[in-house]
Amino acid sequence: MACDLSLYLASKSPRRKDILEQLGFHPIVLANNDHTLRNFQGDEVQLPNETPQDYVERIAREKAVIALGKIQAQALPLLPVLSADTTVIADGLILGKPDDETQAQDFLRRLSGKEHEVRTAVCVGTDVDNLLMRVSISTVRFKALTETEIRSYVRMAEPYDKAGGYGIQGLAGAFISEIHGSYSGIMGLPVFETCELLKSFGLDLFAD
Ligand SMILES: Cc1cn([C@H]2C[C@H](O)[C@@H](COP(=O)(O)OP(=O)(O)OP(=O)(O)O)O2)c(=O)[nH]c1=O
Repeated sequence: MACDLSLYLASKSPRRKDILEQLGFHPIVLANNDHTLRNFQGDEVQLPNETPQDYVERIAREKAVIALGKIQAQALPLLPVLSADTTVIADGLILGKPDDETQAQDFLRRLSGKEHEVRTAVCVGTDVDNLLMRVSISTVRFKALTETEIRSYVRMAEPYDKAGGYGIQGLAGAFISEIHGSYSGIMGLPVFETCELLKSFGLDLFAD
């Protein structure tokens, strides 16, 4: 008998919901209209001496912990919670979501003509003491961008809700000559790691 593929998704990212639904899972989004989760997003700041790996794991875990608290407070039915955090790392620096056009342009100049790294941590659990984590690491190579391409790209809505200020699944795909790793991980939710984690909590896409 096929298992129930429902889970809570502690994320406002439409990409994460789409990927889960395309796979056949039934994500119940917790972040919508939730001020705690919204406010929390604003506090994504790297701690002194924190490595990008530690950072991405900490943020993904904190998102899951907040969601689990909400589930408990509202006595919602018990289902696994999934959270994730995607971080772009260029020249050892974490590039978050650009605040404005100037910063979006700066990010693209930094990425232009070089390789950078994208790390996505996925965290799944039913309890704060029962959280599992996997991190997908990819490298992305950008072609050398012209100033016209940079200015034209940042005039679009695409960069502003995305780590590093670009979306591989959108027009920025035209700037990317090569990737190593996970396309879905760069987009915000690595399919392989996600399925492995959800399977550990009984959500098996290939169950009889
Ligand atoms: C690099 C890259 C990132 N992104 C997105 C994925 C994530 O949604 C976003 C990184 O920000 P995150 O903080 O990981 O996620 P989020 O703020 O969108 O959602 P939440 O915190 O509620 O889970 O950047 C793309 O869509 N395409 C890309 O190529």
